[in-house]
Amino acid sequence: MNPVLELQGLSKQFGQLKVTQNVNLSLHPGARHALIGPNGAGKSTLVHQITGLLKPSAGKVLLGGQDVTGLSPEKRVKLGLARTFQINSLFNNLTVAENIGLALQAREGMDGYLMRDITHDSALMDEAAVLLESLSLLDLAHRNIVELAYGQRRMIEIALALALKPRVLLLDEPVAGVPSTEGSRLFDLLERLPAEVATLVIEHDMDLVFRFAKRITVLVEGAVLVEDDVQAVRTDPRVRAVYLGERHEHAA
Ligand SMILES: Nc1ncnc2c1ncn2[C@@H]1O[C@H](COP(=O)(O)OP(=O)(O)OP(=O)(O)O)[C@@H](O)[C@H]1O
Repeated sequence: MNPVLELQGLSKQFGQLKVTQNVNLSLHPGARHALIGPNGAGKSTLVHQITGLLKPSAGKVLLGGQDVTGLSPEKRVKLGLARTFQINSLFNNLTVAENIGLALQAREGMDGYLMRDITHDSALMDEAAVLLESLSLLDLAHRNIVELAYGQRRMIEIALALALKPRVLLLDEPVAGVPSTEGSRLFDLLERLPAEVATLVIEHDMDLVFRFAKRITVLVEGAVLVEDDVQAVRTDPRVRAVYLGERHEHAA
């Protein structure tokens, strides 16, 4: 099976500062991959190069085998790369279902229609309901965004990204700032993501990382320190030393 997202030697420098260094990463359909690393390791800079917000100094980004390194973020979205929307991209005074309907409509390239057209488009609204149900979010469908708790909004952002029918989903700190009382529902949602979508999560919360990911890439000072399955990363003394702040007992 070919990778759906491939980073080849991705490097980014700001002046003399090497922020990502020769990063290689492959995600296959259905991947559940986490990118972790201490503060300042270069995770956000790497993600910006994947989404197209930042141009790499060297290296390539391939989506479905196609070199997209020179393409705009919008073109990458059209080719199947979605990331969680920021909260301010939600329409606060519309319902959850209407927000999803708008995202579905945008995917079809029909943006520009008026809102009343969306609510009257029963096929679109049915599709929104099916998506929400698949994520166990149907109970929120008719709530206005303003009425939602913070963790619920974060879940709707993920649903919005999925409305674009991505092949690759980037989740940037999905539980950051979410109170622990709301955390378990968000964890459940992550377990209900479509099986075939390759997902890369950037997260500091190790509970989520260890529960969600099958593989983990550890980035330190912009370079990949280790990429392996969860168990191997959890017990890797180099990771414990640099990331978890523990001493590397066998260090020379
Ligand atoms: N536009 C820029 N110009 C100069 N330096 C930058 C720029 N963007 C990021 N950096 C530097 O690159 C390094 C990596 O930053 P980045 O935000 O990618 O790390 P991170 O792993 O996402 O950190 P965190 O976990 O704290 O969000 C930092 O030292 C940062 O100061």
